[in-house]
Amino acid sequence: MKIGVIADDFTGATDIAGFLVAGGLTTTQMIGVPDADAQVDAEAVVISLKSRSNPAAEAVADSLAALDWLRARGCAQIYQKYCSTFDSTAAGNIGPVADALMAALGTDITVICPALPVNGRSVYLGHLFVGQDLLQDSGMRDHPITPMRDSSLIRLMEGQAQGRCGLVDAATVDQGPQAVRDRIAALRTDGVRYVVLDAISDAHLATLGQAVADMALVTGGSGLGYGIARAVSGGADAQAQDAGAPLAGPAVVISGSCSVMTNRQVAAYREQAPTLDVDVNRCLADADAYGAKLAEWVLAQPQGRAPMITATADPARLREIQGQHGAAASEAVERTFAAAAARLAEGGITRFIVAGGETSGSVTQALKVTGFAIGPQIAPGVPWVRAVDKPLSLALKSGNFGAETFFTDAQEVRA
Ligand SMILES: Nc1ncnc2c1ncn2[C@@H]1O[C@H](COP(=O)(O)OP(=O)(O)O)[C@@H](O)[C@H]1O
Ligand SMILES: O=C(O)[C@@H](O)C(=O)COP(=O)(O)O
Repeated sequence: MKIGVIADDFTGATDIAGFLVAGGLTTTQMIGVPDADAQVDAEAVVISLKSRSNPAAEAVADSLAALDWLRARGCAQIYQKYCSTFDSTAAGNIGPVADALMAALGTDITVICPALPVNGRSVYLGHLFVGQDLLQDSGMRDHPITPMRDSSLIRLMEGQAQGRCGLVDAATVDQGPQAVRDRIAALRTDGVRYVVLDAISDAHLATLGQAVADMALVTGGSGLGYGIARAVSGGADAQAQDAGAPLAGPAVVISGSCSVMTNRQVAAYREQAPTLDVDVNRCLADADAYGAKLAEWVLAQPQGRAPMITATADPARLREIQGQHGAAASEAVERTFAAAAARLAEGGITRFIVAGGETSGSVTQALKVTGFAIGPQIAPGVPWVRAVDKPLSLALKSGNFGAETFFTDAQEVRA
């Protein structure tokens, strides 16, 4: 196996899996750490964890278990996948996980590269931008679980991890892969452990992919994954994606993301399809019973556009809810969607279109899927995926990905 990815959430995992396929590597996505005897025949394996917002010790333990599984299969490179907006808790999970993976792999240097220019995430002089805004001025300021209020990757990393962080700037990346390798080597000699990589274009990602393809451990978003896949596959054409193509059959939209883009997507879609707004108080009162009620409503809707159940809230509404109930509200919403999803699968829904990383994790776990074949991309970073062991197709949309028409776009991709 050429690349083993340890992804800290489910949308992030499908995101990088889609880009590895597009970069020419056969790829399988696994849900959680597979059993010791699980057989996978692919050049890249992506293990989906739900560790982004867990206490750091749990995130470390889950990531090390994933590492053991991948190393037992002779994986040449380990890829720690986190969000292109560097989502992490105040105490930080990205740093502690990177440190634990470095120790286990016996390496003293890694790279930090969340950039994904095709979706507006660029890194310049070590600062992360979302579109034209610094991360700290973007909608990520108001994320329900991991609000991001600093844009300096160097400061964020040094705050979370065990050593010094350096930079390969865009001017160096422009000089090509060898210049990048030389700069990383010089920083290492100076005792730097983590090297932020500037990238503001796909050309930068291609250079960086070539430069770091031989490192034991790399960390980043899906953009660097694409660059590495292109480098190690020799730029082969993307594999056929038939195994992951969406099934036919009834669909549902489940939206639990409160991102700026998801708010727009939900507003657009509610004009076109039956929509039910989730009542957070009822989630808190009895998530299982309320989830079953939501599923009943979905199953009672006429054929046509997929019905939508949504908890998506704008920042003002979210502040109000969190002021009243704290973090319990988000967990209750996730449990409600999980209960609804299990009931919907029993009721014959075959296609689940889910918005939100944590939300996608809860829904996928409730559907008890063990792995996915990767299908065609609906939008950059959001492929359809098909369960390997059940007749279910899922589109797991990262909070801020996709066009305003994403929910209809997904339904228009044909099997
Ligand atoms: N109305 C709401 N009130 C409180 N929490 C909510 C509400 N709607 C969604 N959430 C929670 O917000 C979190 C959104 O995170 P996530 O699903 O990862 O979305 P994103 O991909 O945008 O980060 C989830 O835990 C979800 O349950
Ligand atoms: O890198 C990204 O932006 C995504 O792959 C990702 O991790 C998204 O997380 P959510 O926005 O929480 O869905």
